[in-house]
Amino acid sequence: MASIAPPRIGLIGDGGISRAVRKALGGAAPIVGILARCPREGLDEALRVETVADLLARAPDVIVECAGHEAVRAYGADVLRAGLSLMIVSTGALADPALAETLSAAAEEGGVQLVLASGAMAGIEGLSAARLGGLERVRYTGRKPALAWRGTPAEDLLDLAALIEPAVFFRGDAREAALTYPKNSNVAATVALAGIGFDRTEVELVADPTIATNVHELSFEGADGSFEVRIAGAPSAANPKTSALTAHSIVRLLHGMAAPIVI
Ligand SMILES: NC(=O)C1=CN([C@@H]2O[C@H](COP(=O)(O)OP(=O)(O)OC[C@H]3O[C@@H](n4cnc5c(N)ncnc54)[C@H](OP(=O)(O)O)[C@@H]3O)[C@@H](O)[C@H]2O)C=CC1
Ligand SMILES: O=C([O-])CC(=O)C(=O)O
Repeated sequence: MASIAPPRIGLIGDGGISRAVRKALGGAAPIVGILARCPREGLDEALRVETVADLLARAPDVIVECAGHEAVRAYGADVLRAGLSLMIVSTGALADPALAETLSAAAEEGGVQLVLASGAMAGIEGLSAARLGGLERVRYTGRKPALAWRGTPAEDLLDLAALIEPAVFFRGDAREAALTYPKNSNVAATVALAGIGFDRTEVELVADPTIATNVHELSFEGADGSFEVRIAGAPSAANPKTSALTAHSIVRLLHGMAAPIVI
């Protein structure tokens, strides 16, 4: 009986998400190359490439970005123009309208799609379906343990180590959130892209010393009803700023490329 061959995968980045993707795939689909800028402990040099051209030369069927906004900017259009589908987790990169336009044009030129993973959030499919009915309001709150905000501009606003209760340090739209907190507001961007856009999506970011998980709260209302989604995502072992679900959202998409039934 004929079956669909698993996709040959090219990865961009060798950090926490990339490694968790490889672990969860467990050999179910071949990884043909990994773009990483320098040799890295635990990364097979035979798999490592340093340029996007070298990654494309390994003839993948799909390329997956797990590296950050700058990687989407640096490599995204080249991948798409070459006729390869690109899955990204760093969706906040699209908060830059010029980059979003370039990537969209590159995808059309290459005859392929830029696929945005649902990442650390649940309910994105409901939001994007409800958009068709008409949405009036979309709100998102990203709540992480206080110290997960270290290394971000939140450090200039709060004494993170001294917090004893939750502190809202950002209120604004999803565009500003995504551009100011590029490693922590991709969910805000994904919500914006699935719903009513970067400028109308209301975002709050909270440093919360009372929690040990990454809590994402989404509420939206419109013609199809009113919806509330709250998840407490386990942090990934490799990078506590990132929820474990993010890598699995990519693996779900990759499995879907070869599964006889897709959900
Ligand atoms: N959609 C979502 O829900 C989420 C999205 N994300 C996105 O995923 C990204 C990665 O997260 P995570 O894996 O936890 O982060 P890590 O810091 O663990 O890993 C990032 C890796 O990407 C590499 N990298 C960065 N820039 C480039 C580049 N230009 N070319 C090649 N490699 C590069 C880094 O390499 P080096 O050591 O050389 O810097 C590092 O190995 C985040 O920055 C964020 O944008 C994260 C969480 C949730
Ligand atoms: O992993 C998470 O919990 C969310 C995150 O970092 C992001 O939205 O960029």
